[in-house]
Amino acid sequence: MFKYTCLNAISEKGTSLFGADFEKTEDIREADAVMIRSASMHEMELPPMLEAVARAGAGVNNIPLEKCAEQGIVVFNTPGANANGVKELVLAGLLLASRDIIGGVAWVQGEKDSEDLGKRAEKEKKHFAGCELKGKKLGIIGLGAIGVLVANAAVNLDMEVYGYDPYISVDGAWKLSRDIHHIQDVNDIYRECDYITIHVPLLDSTKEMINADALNQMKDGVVILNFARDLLVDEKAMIDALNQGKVKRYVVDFPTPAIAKTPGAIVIPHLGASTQESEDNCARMAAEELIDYLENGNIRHSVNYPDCEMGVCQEACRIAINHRNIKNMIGQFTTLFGEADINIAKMLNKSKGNYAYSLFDLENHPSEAVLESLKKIDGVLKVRILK
Ligand SMILES: NC(=O)c1ccc[n+]([C@@H]2O[C@H](COP(=O)([O-])OP(=O)(O)OC[C@H]3O[C@@H](n4cnc5c(N)ncnc54)[C@H](O)[C@@H]3O)[C@@H](O)[C@H]2O)c1
Ligand SMILES: O=C(O)[C@H](O)COP(=O)(O)O
Repeated sequence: MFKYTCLNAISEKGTSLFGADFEKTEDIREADAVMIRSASMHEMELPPMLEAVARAGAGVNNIPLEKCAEQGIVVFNTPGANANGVKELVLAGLLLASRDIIGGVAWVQGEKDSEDLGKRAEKEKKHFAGCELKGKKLGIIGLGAIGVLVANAAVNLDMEVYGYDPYISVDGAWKLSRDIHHIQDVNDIYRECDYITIHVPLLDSTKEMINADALNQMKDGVVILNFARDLLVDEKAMIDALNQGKVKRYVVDFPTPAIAKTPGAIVIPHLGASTQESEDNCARMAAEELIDYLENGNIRHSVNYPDCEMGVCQEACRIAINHRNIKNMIGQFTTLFGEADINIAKMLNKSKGNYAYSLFDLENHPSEAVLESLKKIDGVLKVRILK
């Protein structure tokens, strides 16, 4: 029996996939697995029996990835599962920044009791006029699951699209429309574009990438959209740029009191992935990842351990070992099995950065003593016996 806990509300489309071998608990201390959206785990103590965390979403900056890896806790996310939801809100953001829809709607509400509302609207509408997206230059920083969808949709809106992503995946490159200009220097995006949208993860290397230097290079009256993370933008520099009119509109999905008070900012309460479809997709993918990891030891879509899949075990048992990516680990594991007269039917070892993962399908069950010896090997972080 496995136990899981949810640190945020998770769609039932995902939690209903947990079968009879799974039970929900409200107490993280007895959970084998955690499902989470944006709640922060940074200040949390990680219980020793926790095996896995699944982020039903893309961004994992709310989870201490290294600390989890050190405890042999595999962290998953759900790549692409909410990308369409975000893309659609980015398109709404482009339109809200270009036409004063928000101002116009607010004016109508303020005048809703006027008998001659229709006539007055015809006179006042000039105050809410805007511009069209067609022919404007859109720069996209980050061409992953969301950036590619936004890029292709913007081409279909007849925008001239410039894309920058030095680490684009082969899959991402295949999906990208050939009409997108491939930009090699992000400064070209800053200098050339009328609209700039960022779709990169929050990392040490991307923190405050939109800072005063970047803003100074941009065209006067540029529109910036941030549906990725607040800390990608230096908020003080952005507020100055909005106050000076350098930035016409800043559409941001991450509210703070300072930005919400600044004229020109269009601030949304983190709604990018808040659609029924995205919530269902993320929950389903997250649950499937956890079930396959807990039952079979397979890792798919991990952000702190290597992906490593060996299907369902057909032998006596499977041993899953989370360990450091250092020399001679496999040698020590196989020697132990050999000395215990256990034949290995199948094995797989993969590494990612400082961490590695090994799966062994064994023809006989190892004794408790063998399992204890495995755990004592220097560099081993977790050992599980499955089936
Ligand atoms: N507003 C929301 O509700 C919402 C929803 C989903 C994701 N997000 C945020 O959006 C981010 C992107 O999501 P995604 O699903 O497209 O992720 P993704 O991993 O598919 O794509 C990220 C892309 O950024 C690129 N990248 C990394 N560093 C870069 C850099 N310095 N310059 C240019 N490109 C760089 C990567 O190569 C990758 O292609 C997430 O990390 C998350 O923070 C927000
Ligand atoms: O990174 C993500 O997937 C988004 O920011 C969505 O976050 P949420 O699941 O809390 O809506």
